[in-house]
Amino acid sequence: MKVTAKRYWQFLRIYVIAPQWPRVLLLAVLLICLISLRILNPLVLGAFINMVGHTSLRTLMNQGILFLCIAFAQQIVGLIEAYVAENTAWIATNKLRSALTYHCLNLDFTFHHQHTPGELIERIDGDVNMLRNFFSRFVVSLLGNILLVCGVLLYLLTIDWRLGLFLTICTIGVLYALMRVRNIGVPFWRNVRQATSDFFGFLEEHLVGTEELKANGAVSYALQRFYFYARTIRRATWRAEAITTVTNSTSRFLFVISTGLSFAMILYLFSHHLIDVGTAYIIYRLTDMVIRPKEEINRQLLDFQQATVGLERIVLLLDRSNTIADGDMPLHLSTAPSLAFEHVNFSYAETVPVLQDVTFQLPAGKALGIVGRTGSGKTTVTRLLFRLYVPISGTIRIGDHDLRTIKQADICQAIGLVTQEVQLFHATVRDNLTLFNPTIPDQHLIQAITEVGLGPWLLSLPQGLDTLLTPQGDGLSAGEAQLLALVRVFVKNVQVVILDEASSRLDPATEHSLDQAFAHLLAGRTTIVIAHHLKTLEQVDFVLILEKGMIREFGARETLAKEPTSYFNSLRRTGLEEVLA
Ligand SMILES: Nc1ncnc2c1ncn2[C@@H]1O[C@H](COP(=O)(O)OP(=O)(O)OP(=O)(O)O)[C@@H](O)[C@H]1O
Repeated sequence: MKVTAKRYWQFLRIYVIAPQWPRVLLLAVLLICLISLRILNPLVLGAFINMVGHTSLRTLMNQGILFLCIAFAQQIVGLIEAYVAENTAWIATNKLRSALTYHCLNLDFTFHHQHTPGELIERIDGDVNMLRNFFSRFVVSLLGNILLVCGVLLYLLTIDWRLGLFLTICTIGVLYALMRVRNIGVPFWRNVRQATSDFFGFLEEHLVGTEELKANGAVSYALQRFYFYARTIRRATWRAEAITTVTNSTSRFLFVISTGLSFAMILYLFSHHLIDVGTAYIIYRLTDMVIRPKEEINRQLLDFQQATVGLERIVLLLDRSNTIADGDMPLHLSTAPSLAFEHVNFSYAETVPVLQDVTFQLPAGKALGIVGRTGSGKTTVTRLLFRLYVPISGTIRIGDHDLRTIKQADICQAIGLVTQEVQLFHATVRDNLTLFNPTIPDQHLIQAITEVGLGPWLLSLPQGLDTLLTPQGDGLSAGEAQLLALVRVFVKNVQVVILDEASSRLDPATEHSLDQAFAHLLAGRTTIVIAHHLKTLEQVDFVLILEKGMIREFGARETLAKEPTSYFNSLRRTGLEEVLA
């Protein structure tokens, strides 16, 4: 993908110029000062050389002090410029990082299943890092140095037109060559970025699965894969560095040739008494000053190769739109809504149907138990309700509203979900339970914690609700973590509750002690329970039995229980586990 000049400008405008224009202005002034000081310094020294023997010692000393002051000022301005440039770059890249994070968090699950978290971390951080120099110095430095080169060449033309003309031709030739080679390294650096992203994806995946890897003796296999990814990065980086070195050396070679020729010309002019020693020194320094900015332009252009790769990948990510269009209707539920699936068909991959013609209606405030073999599509039903995916055809309704028309944020606000996998965050108990919502009072939290039987656990914590938890849930059993997930739903105060194997990690005694808490949680709320025990089905109002993504049976539990030929009845007779195993 090619990033257009308009897109480069757009990024500069959004992340640097618009939000930081005073800082950018200051940076431009500092860079111009720095460039001016660089020009001034040799001029003062040249004048000093010319004065020797023709003026008083005092005037010479003043000239020397002026030279030192300029050199000192150059260092100070350089220091401030570096600070301001770094600051500008950090502010801009952090702004871009947060925009990318927000964008990724809002992308659909299909995208997240295609990209590992490690890969995304590398894209949000690593690729953005490539833009630091582009954001802070690229434009100002490039323009400043081009201006400097032009200024010096003009000045040289006034001193000696032959030398000025010669250097102008050399400079145009060198800059033309630089522009021609500036993109040669881009595909090679692109490979480095991709290899690094893959490596981070691998690393994240395997570090998260350390327990599994160790338990199954797969550590050496993981290390082999590690070496494979590390080797791929090394090879890609080696190639990119090699090509960069070749282009860099070519440019340097051109600089050396043009510098050598210029010095030969200075020697010729001086030996033929066409210039004096002071002028020869000034010309020498000015020639040097044409070379340095050209080197700086070269460095900026090489750096631009990496910025281009970073920007290409960032643009690709930002241009990836959500395949699920957000609705625009708000959803404010004061009471539990009814839920309905109308002829819903769905598949993750186009060729494999996962749900086929699923139709059922759950009245408001009632509980539905879904059963079915592994892979029959139970979890998929709940994912569609959250609109993490959208059906290929058919309609899902919450109350009277078509799910497609409702704002995603409101759907998430209206539904509470407890699954087998509980994600904890590196944050306090309070933040883990409120999910960073500061409006939920502590009293409410403590009440919910006590209700699920975690009161003694809370009392044992050294800092109560302020105690820090880790994502691994250190100090918590899997069952306790699941109870915390229940508390989250309690305090969210939702109208629809989905329990997907919510008590799978609890022992029978704890599960039994939770009956009351569950009854409280579900009272007056529309509930879907993915059931794995017959006992759970005894507590629901409706039963849905799924088989290979199709409805085998749906109806009111009491009616199905009375019907001798119903499948539900055969489940009760044979035992759910035996039939569905
Ligand atoms: N993200 C996904 N991408 C592709 N296929 C998927 C994805 N998630 C689930 N599937 C497939 O969809 C089918 C239904 O999966 P689902 O998780 O809904 O079944 P389930 O009845 O909840 O199973 P379990 O009881 O094991 O949780 C399965 O064949 C599964 O392999």
